[in-house]
Amino acid sequence: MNKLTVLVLDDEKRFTEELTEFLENSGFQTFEANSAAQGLSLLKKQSIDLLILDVRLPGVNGLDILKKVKVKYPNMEVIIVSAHGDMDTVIKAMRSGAIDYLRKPFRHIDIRIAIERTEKFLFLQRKVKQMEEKNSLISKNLEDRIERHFIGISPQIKEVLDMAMTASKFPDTNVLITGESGTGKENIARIIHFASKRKDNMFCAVNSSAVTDSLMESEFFGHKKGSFTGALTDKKGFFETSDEGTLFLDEIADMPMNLQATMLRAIEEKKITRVGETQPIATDFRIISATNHILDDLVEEKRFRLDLVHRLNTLHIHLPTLRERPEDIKPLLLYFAEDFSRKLNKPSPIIDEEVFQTLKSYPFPGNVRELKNITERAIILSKGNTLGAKDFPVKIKIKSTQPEKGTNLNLEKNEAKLIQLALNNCNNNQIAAANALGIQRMALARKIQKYKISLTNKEGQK
Ligand SMILES: Nc1ncnc2c1ncn2[C@@H]1O[C@H](COP(=O)(O)OP(=O)(O)OP(=O)(O)O)[C@@H](O)[C@H]1O
Repeated sequence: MNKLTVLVLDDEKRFTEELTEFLENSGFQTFEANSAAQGLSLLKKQSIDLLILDVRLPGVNGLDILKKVKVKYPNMEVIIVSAHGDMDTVIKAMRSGAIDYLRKPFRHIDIRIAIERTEKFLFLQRKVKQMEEKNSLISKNLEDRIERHFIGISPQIKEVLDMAMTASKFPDTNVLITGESGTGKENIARIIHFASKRKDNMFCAVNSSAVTDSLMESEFFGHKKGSFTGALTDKKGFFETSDEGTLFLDEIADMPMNLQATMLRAIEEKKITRVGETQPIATDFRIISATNHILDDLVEEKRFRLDLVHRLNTLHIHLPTLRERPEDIKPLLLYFAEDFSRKLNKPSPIIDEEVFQTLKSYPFPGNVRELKNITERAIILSKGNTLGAKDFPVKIKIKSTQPEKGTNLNLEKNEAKLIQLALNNCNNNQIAAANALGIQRMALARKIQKYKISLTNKEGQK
């Protein structure tokens, strides 16, 4: 830390001279002023860390000066000195932002101790500021990286990014993101968070279908130690963890009805009560939720509350499937190929034009996630540094040929068939089947439920 700069402002010249001399000898850089006008004009020219201010100056009240300088120079600390110190003045001085108060006459050692205390405080304050700057640089970096890495040249994707930027400018507005599995919903949620003023706080991502029913309330609302068997310590829930940040609720459609009612209240009131507590706690979160279901259909089926839908979808962003924007396949594939080659220490591949043509006519039920997975596989298995159609799974080539006349093109029916095929091939192992389909296990579980696919294998066993 540089030498501390100290200004002594007192109408007694003898006092300022004596004190500045002592402070200079103690290693500080000092300045003196004997009137308010002189002091204020010096502050304009010189950066001062600490002002030692007499509370009684001729014609002006030292407390008024204190208030004024604390507004104009908020980083400067002020020690008040006075020969007439009464309790009332001390309290007023401290309330107006003074860091210390000394009664005249004082020993030099007393002012030195007071200055050293202030110095420590200033040092810590600068450290916090440095850390804040560093933190915001890291977030900026992260933000840039995330944004740069959301690839797409189609007008639909440009519109999605535009909406995400708008959503980031309204950090208290809830956003609902819809779209098929693997279209990039979570990525968009992160982009909104990191581009908003909430970026330095938590992005708490919760998969509603992965939280078990029995623990759901405590996971979201937190609990008090001993409120149920297993509650060994006090615990914050997702709502509290997301204070001043973003709570991302993935697969919102899987939230049980009973929790939806309590969720609605928490979202409306911005207050939650931990399980086993009676006192509500205020928490300032923004909800971004995502689903690959059509919530209106679930409302009709009485599986989702209409009032909750209204709360969640103030802004709605829909992510188109990859097959609706085939022009994004090439830039995505190039990006993933480059990224995986770097990670796997392989040379950047040259990709045959025939690969793009083949993939353009493939329906990509697993969307971008599936494209990412097959690219990773191709890079791992490739021998040279050229990727051809042979490096992509055979299934894709068969699927990508033009459908024969009369082929049933109903996507849901084909998706159900494809899932059944993957399950059969993998002996009903859902992890292996999900990998083969290029989707997450939870997404597969949901689709099995949606299409009522039986998990009984050929031998009739589950
Ligand atoms: N436009 C894109 N650019 C780069 N990567 C993308 C893009 N869209 C999706 N991805 C990648 O694809 C994968 C799936 O994306 P993400 O998890 O965001 O999808 P999702 O819609 O939330 O899926 P789910 O509904 O199954 O949770 C991630 O690895 C993500 O980084």
